[in-house]
Amino acid sequence: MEGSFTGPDEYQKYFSPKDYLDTYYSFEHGPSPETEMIKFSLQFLHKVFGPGGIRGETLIDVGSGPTIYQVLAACEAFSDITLSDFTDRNREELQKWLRKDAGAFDWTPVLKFACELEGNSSHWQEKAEKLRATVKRVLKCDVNLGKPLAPVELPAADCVLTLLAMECACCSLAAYRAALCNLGSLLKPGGHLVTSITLQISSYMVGKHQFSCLYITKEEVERAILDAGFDIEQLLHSEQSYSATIAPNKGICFIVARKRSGP
Ligand SMILES: C[S@@+](CC[C@H](N)C(=O)[O-])C[C@H]1O[C@@H](n2cnc3c(N)ncnc32)[C@H](O)[C@@H]1O
Repeated sequence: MEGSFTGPDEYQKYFSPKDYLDTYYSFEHGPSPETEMIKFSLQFLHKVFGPGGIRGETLIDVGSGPTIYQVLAACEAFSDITLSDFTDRNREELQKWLRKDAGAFDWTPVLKFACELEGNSSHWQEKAEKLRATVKRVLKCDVNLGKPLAPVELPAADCVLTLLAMECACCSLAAYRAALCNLGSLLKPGGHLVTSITLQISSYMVGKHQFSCLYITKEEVERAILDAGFDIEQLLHSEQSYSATIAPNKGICFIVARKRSGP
């Protein structure tokens, strides 16, 4: 399996930000499993980073792809956010949105939904500006490296966020377990790891290209997080899934974990 797993080269060559966004983040085609999944993720993130939730100064989002939905709640709770992804095109797509380029993806429906959760649905433009001001840098990352942001080294962060990326980046359970330790190295002791992972899926489509996923169960995820030096504070296991024709997962797991201070 490892030999045929789509790795960094395939992501760099074939992962189209536009196809990914149009397939998984567009509200234009009406209600769908994909729009339900976005709403579900935003609700989870609102609970995690909303009133009474996790706060701090620095947050690093790892494997951001071309998306910004994942930091809409967090930008109210952290003052310095780093976005990061392996591919040049995904990082460029993020910069397009940050710069308000004409061709940038339109996140308006997602912004509106995130603001609705905060009880402020008319404030979506202010929210976009707040996020633009809070994202301080967009970096290259590779979760399979001991220092995932190399050559850049940031001070240890209060929170590391990674949604729907580890199962794409890790070709085996051993690689996933090692990558969690790599993410842990970005965090202060006592800092939080917030992650979501699609379960029991071996590949997903972006345009006409198929990308591999690590086929993993909830139990394997839990074990790996504990063994990587975290305590699990929240685990939400849902049957929520994408359209079977594009990403035939069997549910999804959202986890909030805390890096242990000692051994
Ligand atoms: C399914 S997308 C998820 C994007 C976004 N986080 C989201 O929630 O939609 C998977 C992302 O993992 C990134 N990726 C693949 N290999 C990686 C690696 N070794 N290190 C970091 N990111 C990687 C891809 O470039 C892609 O953006």
